[in-house]
Amino acid sequence: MTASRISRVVVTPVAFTDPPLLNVVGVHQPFALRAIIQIHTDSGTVGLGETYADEAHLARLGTVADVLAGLDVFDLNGLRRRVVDVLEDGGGAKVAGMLALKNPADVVLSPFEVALLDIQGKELGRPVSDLLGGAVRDEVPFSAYLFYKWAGHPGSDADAWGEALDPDAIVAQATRMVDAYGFTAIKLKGGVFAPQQEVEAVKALSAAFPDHKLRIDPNGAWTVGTSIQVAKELEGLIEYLEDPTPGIDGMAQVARQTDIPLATNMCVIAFDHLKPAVGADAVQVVLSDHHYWGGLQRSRLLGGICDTFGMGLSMHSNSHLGISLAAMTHLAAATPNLTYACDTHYPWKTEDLIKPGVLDFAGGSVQVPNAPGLGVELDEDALGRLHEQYLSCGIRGRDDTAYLRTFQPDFTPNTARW
Ligand SMILES: O=C([O-])C(=O)C[C@H](O)[C@@H](O)C(=O)[O-]
Repeated sequence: MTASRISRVVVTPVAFTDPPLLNVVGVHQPFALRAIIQIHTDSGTVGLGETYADEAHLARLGTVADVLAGLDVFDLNGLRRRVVDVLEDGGGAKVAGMLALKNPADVVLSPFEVALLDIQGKELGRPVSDLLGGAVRDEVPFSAYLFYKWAGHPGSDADAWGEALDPDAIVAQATRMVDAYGFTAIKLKGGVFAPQQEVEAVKALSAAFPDHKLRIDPNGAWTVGTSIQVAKELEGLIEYLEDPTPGIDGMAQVARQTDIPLATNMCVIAFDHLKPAVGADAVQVVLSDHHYWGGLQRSRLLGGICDTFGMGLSMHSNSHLGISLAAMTHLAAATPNLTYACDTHYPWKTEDLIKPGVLDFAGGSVQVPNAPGLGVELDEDALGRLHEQYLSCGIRGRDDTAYLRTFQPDFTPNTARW
């Protein structure tokens, strides 16, 4: 069989409606940005990938897209070589924000690798999970990802989820999520209000959902001392405490004072960070994320390293669409030691660009698609619509993690370090 080769790569930035979820840096904008990758081959197959869409990243994606023609779709090492070679100068764009800590080549590689795996699966007639070693589970459990939240973006109509600014409202949000999706694990995004209020919210969740696994993630908003205090209060109530404080040193200091496993998607976000984190015993659970760990194959490598060093493995998400959910589901299905329920923002989304009928949640899990490739089909009309929305939404300069504070009439962002 002659493998097909890349003939053309199309990168399309899109914007989709994002509700006013609150986090440590402010509020989600009315729109979240993503870039959709379509790799076309000389045999007519098209592979899909999804990634961030801040302007610097789009520039790097464009740089890579321009050098992929002719590549054998099975040559993932060749893909990496081309990405590294062409990004030697940082892709001609400044690397800023959290991305400065990540490995730029891994971040840029990821959506192209996913798209090539989609093509390989389609050409071989096998789901992507088979290309990753085979699914060890038929369905992948996800967690209910709770957020403090405004009722609606100022100036817009209230959304269906309503406001959530105190423990009772957080429990109500959890109830709605669990009823609708069947989740058996619950994560609260913290770092928004004073730590004691967030502790009360976790206690209220624990009382309302005694059989659910709970987590809280303040995105490094707390000092070491506060983190240790919070850990004392939450001992026995949560399965892990995610990024209570920034940095490997701070996490190690907290870890020495608590039996609660500490998880991170902030201080271990590239392969270079693993050695110091393991050496300091700073982290007991690493949140993988194929979008910045270099795609699905390298995320499985991360899984192997975590296994070797006795660290647990979970999965991180940002606001995302169905192509990412499909990739996350195949990866989680084929990673034996990914035993925690994965994060997903998917329930918060009201628009998508894949055709419906796959990736539905039941009992808190998503069935692993068994159609060839990722098992999702692009809705070209929806892609066009969300691209138009990108062009008109006015937030194209945003980086991948910092949400601009444009809409904040009555909410003071958490700039304090507790
Ligand atoms: O730590 C995390 O889970 C994240 O960073 C995920 C998202 O960026 C989350 O904080 C958000 O959506 O506001």
